[in-house]
Amino acid sequence: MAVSTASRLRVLVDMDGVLADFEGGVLRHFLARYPGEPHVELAERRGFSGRGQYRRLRGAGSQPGALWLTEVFICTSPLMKYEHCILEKYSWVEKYLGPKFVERLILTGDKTVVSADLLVDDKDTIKGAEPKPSWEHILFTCCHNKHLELQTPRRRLQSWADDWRGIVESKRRSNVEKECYASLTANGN
Ligand SMILES: O=c1ccn([C@@H]2O[C@H](COP(=O)(O)O)[C@@H](O)[C@H]2O)c(=O)[nH]1
Ligand SMILES: [Mg+2]
Repeated sequence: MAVSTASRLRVLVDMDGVLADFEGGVLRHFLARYPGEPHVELAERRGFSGRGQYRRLRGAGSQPGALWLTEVFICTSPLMKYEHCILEKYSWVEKYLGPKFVERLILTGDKTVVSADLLVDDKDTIKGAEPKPSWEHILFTCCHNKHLELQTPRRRLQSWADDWRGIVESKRRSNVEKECYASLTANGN
């Protein structure tokens, strides 16, 4: 069966805060290392940078899914201090998602230059060299962004129990509609 290219969808899935419990891990690590120190409960987290919120505090005192015709890549930004982080990210993906997903791991400091239809990411604002990224950013709800009100037409995915299939299918429909419209106008209709 011939399938139009507009039906094929590429989805980028972020890692920290989306597939991996980054915030829970940071808090557990902090409590183990600094017992009794003031800390930020997950319910109190605001803003992407946990480090920034901890700094202010001190100053004051799995399971991506895949649908037919959907390519899924994991797209993650390494820490600038990258010595351990890169190996740890690869090992995490191999351990929890398997070797096939290791081939689908994209490490980049700039997600705007990666081409895809959707990017599922917990970071509320994603900026980079490309002012108009090809993907639609779906904000994955996380403790630090759940209080943000999104401007229309921005969309959220509350968790992996939420309707991610609906988001993927609506994107596919919209791509197919755009392709039909483009071919009609190209044919002078
Ligand atoms: O408070 C924070 C939160 C995250 N980071 C680092 O940012 C990147 C984000 O990775 P994604 O996979 O794109 O979510 C990652 O390297 C985190 O360790 C941070 O430094 N401080
Ligand atoms: Mg993230």
